[in-house]
Amino acid sequence: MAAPCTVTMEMITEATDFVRARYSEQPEIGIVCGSGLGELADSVEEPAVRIRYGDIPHFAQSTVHGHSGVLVLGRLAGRRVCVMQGRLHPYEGLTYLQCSFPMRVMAKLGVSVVILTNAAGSLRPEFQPGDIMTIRDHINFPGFSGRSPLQGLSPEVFGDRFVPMNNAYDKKLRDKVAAAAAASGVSLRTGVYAMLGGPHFETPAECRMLRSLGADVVGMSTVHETIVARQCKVRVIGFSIITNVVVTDSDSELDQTGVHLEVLKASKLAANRLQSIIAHTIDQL
Ligand SMILES: O=P(O)(O)O[C@@H]1C[C@H](O)[C@@H](CO)O1
Ligand SMILES: Nc1nc2[nH]cnc2c(=O)[nH]1
Repeated sequence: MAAPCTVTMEMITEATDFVRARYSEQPEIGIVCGSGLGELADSVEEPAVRIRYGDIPHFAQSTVHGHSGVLVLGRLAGRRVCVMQGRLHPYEGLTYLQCSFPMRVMAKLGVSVVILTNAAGSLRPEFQPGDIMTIRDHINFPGFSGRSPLQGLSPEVFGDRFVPMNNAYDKKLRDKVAAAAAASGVSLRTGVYAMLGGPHFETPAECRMLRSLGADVVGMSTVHETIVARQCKVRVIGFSIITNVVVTDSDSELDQTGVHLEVLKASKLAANRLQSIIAHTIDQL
């Protein structure tokens, strides 16, 4: 099927109705599982409904190892949640509109807070694999070249065209996350996430540049979801799992061919701690 070149409210309604027909309760909180973090969805309590993205009208199916592509609805820490077990990335050949379509459906289902998680490379030597970071802010590199998940959408139908991006990662929610981490005894970093298009990793020169521009970690996702969530007035919490430390030496001959497998392994190691922070956070929302 050819990629749709736009998103309409009818498409969102069709997808939302499809999900509602299988899960009649209204989810309050959305969760997007990043690379290797899909098991967060396995802790959704009964009665959990699982729907393959490919079965939902207008959803693209995820194609990345470590992203199963299943929407899971049920309860987590006593609250009704809608969990994306795996996300959609622009580098899969999908448009920004397709990648952020599930976020619009979550908003229409009634989600008011979304927890976005991702795997990211560390640009700071002190941020080590296995560390968990709350996203304080982001740098949207694809946005600098004129790409936005809001492009071409009519403001009459979708709401604000000029969506503010200050406080995109809600400060009050970040404070709750910090308290939740303290309550669960998990240490937490905080920092700035830079999104690049991928799927190739960064050169050492690019990593040095990103660091000098104020980014703490680098990844290939999340930002388009945040932008759409904010247009839909959904509040955002962002977590990066540090899965690798980037190479900054242009003379390094380190073999990085297996990095994605390293990424999946490191994410899985942090999944239980992240789950504990998320459960404590949800409890306070
Ligand atoms: O979906 P996320 O951002 O967690 O996935 C990251 C970026 C690439 O998809 C992949 C690289 O290993 O992990
Ligand atoms: N772009 C990018 N994405 C990642 N995801 C996990 N690690 C990395 C990384 O080093 N760079």
